[in-house]
Amino acid sequence: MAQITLKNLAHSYLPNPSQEDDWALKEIDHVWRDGEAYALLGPSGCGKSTLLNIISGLLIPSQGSILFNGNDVTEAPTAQRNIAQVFQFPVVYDTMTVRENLAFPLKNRGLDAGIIKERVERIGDMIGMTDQLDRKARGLAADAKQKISLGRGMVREDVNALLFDEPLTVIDPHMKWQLRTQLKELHRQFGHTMIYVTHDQTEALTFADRVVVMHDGRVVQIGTPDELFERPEHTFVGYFIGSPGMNFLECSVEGETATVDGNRIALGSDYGRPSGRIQLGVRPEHVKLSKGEGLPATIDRVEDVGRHRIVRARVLGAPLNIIAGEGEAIATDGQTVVFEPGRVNIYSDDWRVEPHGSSVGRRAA
Ligand SMILES: Nc1ncnc2c1ncn2[C@@H]1O[C@H](COP(=O)(O)OP(=O)(O)OP(=O)(O)O)[C@@H](O)[C@H]1O
Repeated sequence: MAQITLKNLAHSYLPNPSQEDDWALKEIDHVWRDGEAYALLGPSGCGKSTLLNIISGLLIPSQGSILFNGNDVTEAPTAQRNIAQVFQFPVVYDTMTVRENLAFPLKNRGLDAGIIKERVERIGDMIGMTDQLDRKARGLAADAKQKISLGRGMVREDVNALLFDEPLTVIDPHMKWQLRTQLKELHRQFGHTMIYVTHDQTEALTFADRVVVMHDGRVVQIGTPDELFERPEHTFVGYFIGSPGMNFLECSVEGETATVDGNRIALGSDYGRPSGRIQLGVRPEHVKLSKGEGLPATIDRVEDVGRHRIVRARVLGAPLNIIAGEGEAIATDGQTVVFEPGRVNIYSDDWRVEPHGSSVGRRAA
């Protein structure tokens, strides 16, 4: 297992990048801790594959270096990096049995037959294919083949890192949950450094110890699922994580009070006088329906999603989502909303402002 260091790393696919937009991966300086499970999360085109390909050795970065346990591997080919990779679509040998496919990376390294048998059967059990170990891979459905790919990725204990690139795309929804749980279990048992690329927040938040959120070629936050939810460092994280995402209102801030269109909102912390374009961010879960207290709200519609309701409203001309419990009354007239003071975040030019006297949260890159 390895600690992976990214040093002033950046990449452009252009020969002479001259402006910020020319960089598919903007500069990142970060240490990925040995033995942690990370998810690289972001929408299509944000630079996830570019970063993963630099780590795996498929791409040499235009700037900076990459170190495995302190050794510079920036120019080293994939084969020399001792990593296991699982891709979006299955890569299996059709003429081999499931057992032979799983054993392949171990045989290649000349491991003892007894160890191979034991390890293959354990992984076969984890991917739910014990009964199919001795059948040929040919003819198996795509999701079964992808389970073999996952198993083959996980079969070696001595890899520096395990890299997964959207590995559950072809897997059935109910099996996805099961495999994610098994991956997590495997991580608990063996403590591999794992990097899992996905654009699906549920996948990222359930799999990873830490989620690396990317937006427009930049790492905007690296944090635990709880940190991403409670203290998004960038408005993009607030918007991207959560369902629905964070609400934002343009405002001005002085000390512990935000003002929106002349309406004062208590923030619960002292923010001084931040400059730039100021926004207040509040999660739908932290907006409370009230009658008379707080800001006036117009209800557009209510969506019942089972465990709770999503109230689509307008507050001071801006759209605002509220999560309301099953029993909560929603007024058609005179409805107001209150923001839980300690759960509000303030943003200046899209970056979170740290309240005075607090030491939590920091920019990731
Ligand atoms: N080989 C390439 N040549 C030129 N530009 C590229 C190349 N590969 C990626 N890009 C560009 O770099 C940016 C980042 O792409 P990248 O594939 O890393 O994003 P991604 O987050 O992995 O997206 P997806 O989930 O769609 O794969 C995009 O603007 C993309 O068009």
